[in-house]
Amino acid sequence: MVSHNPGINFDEKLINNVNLNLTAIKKRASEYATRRTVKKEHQVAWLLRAITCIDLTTLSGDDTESNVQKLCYKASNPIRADLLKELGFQPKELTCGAVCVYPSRVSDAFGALSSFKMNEKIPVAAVATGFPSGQYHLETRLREIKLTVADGASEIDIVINRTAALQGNWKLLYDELKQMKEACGNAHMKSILAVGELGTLENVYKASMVAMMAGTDFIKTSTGKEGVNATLVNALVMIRALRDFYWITGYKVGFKPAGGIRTAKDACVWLTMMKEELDEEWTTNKLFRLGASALLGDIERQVYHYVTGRYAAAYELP
Ligand SMILES: O=C[C@H](O)COP(=O)(O)O
Repeated sequence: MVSHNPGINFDEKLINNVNLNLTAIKKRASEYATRRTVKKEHQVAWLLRAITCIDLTTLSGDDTESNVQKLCYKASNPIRADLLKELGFQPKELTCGAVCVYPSRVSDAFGALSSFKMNEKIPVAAVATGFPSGQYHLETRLREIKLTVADGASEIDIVINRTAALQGNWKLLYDELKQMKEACGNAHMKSILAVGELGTLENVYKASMVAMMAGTDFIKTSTGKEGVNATLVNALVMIRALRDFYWITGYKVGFKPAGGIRTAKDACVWLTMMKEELDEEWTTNKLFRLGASALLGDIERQVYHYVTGRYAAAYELP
């Protein structure tokens, strides 16, 4: 991951007078959604890139040490070994960007990755600060970050205070995020905006900008638990904020769409959007992650098809 965004002082001017052309944003989003995807080797190249950007996630109430171990194994070996060999990769050369779990499963994830000797290559990301609602005392939320970092997480996906955003209390949001960033220490902070609960696209822009001012290293669309999660329209607004923040400060902050991303085609659409709206660096896992629990299976199926010329039966890609 890139070096930390040090953030800047709260500057209300950066969130006053936000002008968003909704018609143009919707048109652009629908162009990305309906565009013909790349094919054959170009598609496989994008899909392998997408794998390296996946934060392979499990966020369930019934998560156990054993399913977290399986998740970590899959993140270390995302594609069947024979397929990988056909594509010219060594075993373990291609891995997911991170694994993402609840705080109480971080030590299981760190332990599993260590036992596979992958703990230096694959970071453990943890959701924190009262995920998914964030409706907890600030003291509790900050303590949770510290405990999670102590257990071995090097990326912390915090949830923002949606109440503050909806009430237009942007300075409160900034102050909380500053404290969260400090609590993260050397861990990178990803700020989940929960765009489906922010009410307006203007709020999506403002929340993105405030999080970046406070020093977040990534802005992330959603927890995956809201009614509306990673949509292209919301993403275009967040990307505009990323671009504006870069022009103003010179800092590149990462982007993580999450929630409902399930297909190889989705992954190609997201990567294309990053390349065209930002630049090539924003298609690498330093600045781009796909938060997904069920995307990798479809990508592996498409890679299988490319290598063998046929689709796998269910038992061939368990
Ligand atoms: O942060 C990641 C999301 O919770 C994953 O959502 P998903 O299960 O819809 O892929």
